[in-house]
Amino acid sequence: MVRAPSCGRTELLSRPAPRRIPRSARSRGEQPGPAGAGGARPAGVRNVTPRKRHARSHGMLLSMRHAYSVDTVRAAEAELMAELPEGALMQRAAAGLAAAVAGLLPRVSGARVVLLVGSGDNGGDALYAGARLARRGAGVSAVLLAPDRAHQGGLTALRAAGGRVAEDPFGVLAVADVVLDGITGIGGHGGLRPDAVPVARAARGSGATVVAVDLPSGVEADTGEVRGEAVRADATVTFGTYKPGLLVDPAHEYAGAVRLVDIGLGPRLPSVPDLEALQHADVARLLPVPAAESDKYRRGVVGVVAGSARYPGAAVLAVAGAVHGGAGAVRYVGPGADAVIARFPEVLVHGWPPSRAGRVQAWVIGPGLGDGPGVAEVLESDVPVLVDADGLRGLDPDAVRARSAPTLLTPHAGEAAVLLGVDRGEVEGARLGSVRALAAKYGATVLLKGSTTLVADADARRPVRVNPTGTSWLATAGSGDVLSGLAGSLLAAGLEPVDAGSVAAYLHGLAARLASQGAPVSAQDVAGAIPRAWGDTRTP
Ligand SMILES: NC(=O)C1=CN([C@@H]2O[C@H](COP(=O)(O)OP(=O)(O)OC[C@H]3O[C@@H](n4cnc5c(N)ncnc54)[C@H](O)[C@@H]3O)[C@@H](O)[C@H]2O)[C@@H](O)CC1
Ligand SMILES: Nc1ncnc2c1ncn2[C@@H]1O[C@H](COP(=O)(O)OP(=O)(O)O)[C@@H](O)[C@H]1O
Ligand SMILES: [K+]
Repeated sequence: MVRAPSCGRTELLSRPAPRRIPRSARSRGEQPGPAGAGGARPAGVRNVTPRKRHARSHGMLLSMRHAYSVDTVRAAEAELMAELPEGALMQRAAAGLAAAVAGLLPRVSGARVVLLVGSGDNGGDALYAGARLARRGAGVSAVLLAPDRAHQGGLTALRAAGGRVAEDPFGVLAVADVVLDGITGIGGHGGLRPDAVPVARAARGSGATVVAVDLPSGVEADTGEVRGEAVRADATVTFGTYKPGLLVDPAHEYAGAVRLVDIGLGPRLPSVPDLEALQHADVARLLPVPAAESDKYRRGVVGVVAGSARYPGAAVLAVAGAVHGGAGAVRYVGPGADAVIARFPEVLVHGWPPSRAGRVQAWVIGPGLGDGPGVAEVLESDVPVLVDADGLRGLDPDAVRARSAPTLLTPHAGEAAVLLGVDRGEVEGARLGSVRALAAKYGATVLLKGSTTLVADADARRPVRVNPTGTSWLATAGSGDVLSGLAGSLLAAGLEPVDAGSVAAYLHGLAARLASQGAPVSAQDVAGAIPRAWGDTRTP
C-alpha cells in the first residue's frame, strides 16, 4: 500500500472543503449553502450524487492514508532539517499554507487576513504565510498572543511585506475574510490557554473562514482529545503527514476540511504509521471475489446468533448485513427464524444449539440477544467469532484470550465503557486510547463504533484503522446490527479481523451515504445499499 502522502492534494476525509466566498457576500453568522464541494462549516452529512464525483471529492480513489504521532513527526523533521538550509522547511510549510489560503479567496489582493500568532513555530508558519499573502496585496494583520516570543524571522518578513501587528485584535477580527490560526500546532497541549480563548471565539464568531495551521489549536495531536477550549476551523492545512488528532473525534470535528501539504517528510517517516485510513482502492483489494471454481462453502459460511423474543428485528438486520457481506451462505440460529426466513428465504435456519448448526467459517453473536444463551458456547468454537451488543455484556477477558481462533469485538462507546469500567464520556473523549486498551485487555481485535469508528488489531504493533466514510445518519436504531452481520460475513470469507472490521465499517458508512442523499435512513436502507457501496469501491 502506498505510504507517501500526495503533494498538496485536498484530502477531505469526511468533511466538505470550505467554499470560496467573499466576506461581503455573507451575512454575519450565516451558514453558506451547498456549493461546489460543500458548505464552509463542518457538516456531518453531504449530498451524495453521482458515484465517481462522490468518491473523488472524498479522495477515496487514492490509497491508504496515514497519520503519525508527534514524536515520529519531530524525528523525521529533524532528520530532514539537518540536510536543508536553515528555515527551508518552514518556508515550504508557509508556501503551501499561503497557496491553500489564496485558493479559498476570490481575490488575494484586497482580502483581509488576520493571523493568530502563538509563541512557537506554528505562529512562524502563519507569519511567513501572511507575508506571502501581503506581497500579493492582501491586508494582513497579526494578533500576537505572546508578543515577546513571537517568531522573530516571521514577524520581520511580515513587516517587510507590508503586514502589521494589530493594535485592536477584536476590531481586525470583526472584518476579516480569513483568519489563520497559528496559536499552537504539534507543540500545544491541554486546550487553549485563557488569553487565547477570547480571540479564538472572536475569530469563530466573526464570519471569517478560519484556517487552522497544521492543527486546530487546543486539540491533542496524538490522540484526538480536546481537553479544553479549541479553535473550530473550517479547514486545516497540515504539513508533512496527518496527525492522529486530525482523523479522530472529537478533534477531527474541529479541523474542518483537511488539506495535506507535502514538505518532503514522506521518505523520512517509518513504514508503519500510528493510524491508517482505508480508501476505495484498499477496500477494493481486500473485498472477497469468488473464483471461477468457487462454491458456496468455499466462499465461506457465516453463522448468526442474534435476536430474541423481545428484539426479533435484530436477527433480521444482522442477517441482512451478512447476506450482503461476501460469504457464500448464512446460517441463522435463534428465536427469530420465522422473521428471518420471511425476509431472507436464502438463509439456512437451525434449531438450538449453535454447535449443531453445521460447519461455519465464522460466527456473529450478540445483536438483540437479550439475556439469551450462546456466547460461551460460540467462544469455544475454533473459528473466528464476532461479539456484538448483548453478547458483550459481562464478557470474560480470559475466555476470549483462551480462544484458538481470532475474536472481533464491536462495542459502541457505552458498551466499551462497561467493559473498561469507565464512564461513557471517557471513551468518547479518548477513543484512540480506549480502543487500544480494550484490544489489550481482551487480546482481541476491537471495532469501536461511533462518530469516528476505530479498529484496533489484537497485535498492538499494528496501526489502528480509522474509518473515513462514517456519517451521523448512521446513528439510527439497528444499523449496528447490520454492521456486525456484514463484518461477520467478511470474516467467514477469509478476511483477517482487522480487515473484516475496517472494510465492513467502510462499506457501511458508504452505504449510508449512498442511501441517505442527505435525508434520514433506516438500518434496512443501509443494508440494501451495501451492494452499491461494494460496487462503488470496485469501479475505477
Ligand atoms: N519543526 C519543523 O521543522 C517544522 C515545524 N513546523 C511548525 O511548527 C509547529 C511546531 O512548533 P513548536 O514546536 O514551536 O510548537 P507550537 O508552535 O505548536 O506550540 C508551542 C508553543 O505554544 C505554547 N503552548 C503550548 N500549549 C499551549 C496552549 N494550550 N495554549 C497556548 N499556547 C500553548 C508553548 O508555550 C510553546 O511556546 C508545527 O505544528 C508546525 O506548524 C512547520 O513549520 C514545518 C516545519
Ligand atoms: N454520530 C455518529 N457518526 C457516525 N456514525 C455513527 C454515529 N453514531 C452512531 N454511528 C454508527 O451507527 C452504528 C450504530 O450502531 P449501534 O450503536 O450498535 O446501534 P444499534 O444497536 O441500534 O444497532 C455504528 O456503526 C456506529 O458507528
Ligand atoms: K494551529
